[in-house]
Amino acid sequence: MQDAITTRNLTKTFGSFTAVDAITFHVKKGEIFGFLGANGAGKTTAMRMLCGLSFPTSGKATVAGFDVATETEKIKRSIGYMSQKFSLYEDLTVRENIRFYAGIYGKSRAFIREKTSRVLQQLRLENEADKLVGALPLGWKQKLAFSVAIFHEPEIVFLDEPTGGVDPVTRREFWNLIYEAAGDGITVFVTTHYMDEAEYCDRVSIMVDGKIGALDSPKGLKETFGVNSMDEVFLKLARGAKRSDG
Ligand SMILES: Nc1ncnc2c1ncn2[C@@H]1O[C@H](COP(=O)(O)OP(=O)(O)OP(=O)(O)O)[C@@H](O)[C@H]1O
Repeated sequence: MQDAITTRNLTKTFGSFTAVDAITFHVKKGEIFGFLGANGAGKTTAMRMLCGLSFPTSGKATVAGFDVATETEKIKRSIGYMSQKFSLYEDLTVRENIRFYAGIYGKSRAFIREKTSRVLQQLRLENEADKLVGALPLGWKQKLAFSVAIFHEPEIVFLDEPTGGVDPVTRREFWNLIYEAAGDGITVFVTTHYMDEAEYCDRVSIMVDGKIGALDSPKGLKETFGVNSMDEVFLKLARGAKRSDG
């Protein structure tokens, strides 16, 4: 089976500083892949290259079979993206936000109408459909942002710290949505600082100073490092990092 994401010595430098240093990994189709690392490790820089938002300095990567150096428009059509920083329009209603983002991907009116009611039902937001997004609690906004990011049924969705700042119960609900998306065949690439979320991933990569310090299933990582939790795996790896402030 073709991989959803492949990278080979993918590198990004800013002047003399190497933010992402020759990373090589594969993400399988349908996999939930956690992308961890301390602050400044290079996660966002790597993710931006994979989303076609920034060109690699050297090395190669493909996303949904397309080259990140030459086929960025095709990549953008094949992926969904959600980050805490790039989110919904607070001064549009729930329904208007859905319609706006679905329109960008050129979906038909019938598709948008039918899928909007399914999404509102799934999120139990039917009664809020015509309320401004700005009035919703943060956890609901994030669930809605995720549903909007996969509304056009992309092959891969990139989530950049999607659950930052919400309580554990809402995070758990958010992860139920991730599992459902993965069940529908969408590959999930997710960065997080929460180690309980790392446990929910099929495989996890941990970046240290621009390189991949470790990559395996949570179970495999715990065995390799001889510890009982992802927290301890992370601490063991991050302790050797030079860039981290945490
Ligand atoms: N445009 C840029 N110019 C110069 N340096 C940059 C640029 N973008 C990122 N960096 C540097 O590259 C390093 C990696 O940053 P990046 O944002 O990728 O880390 P991160 O792992 O996503 O961290 P965080 O968890 O804090 O978001 C940092 O030292 C950062 O200062």
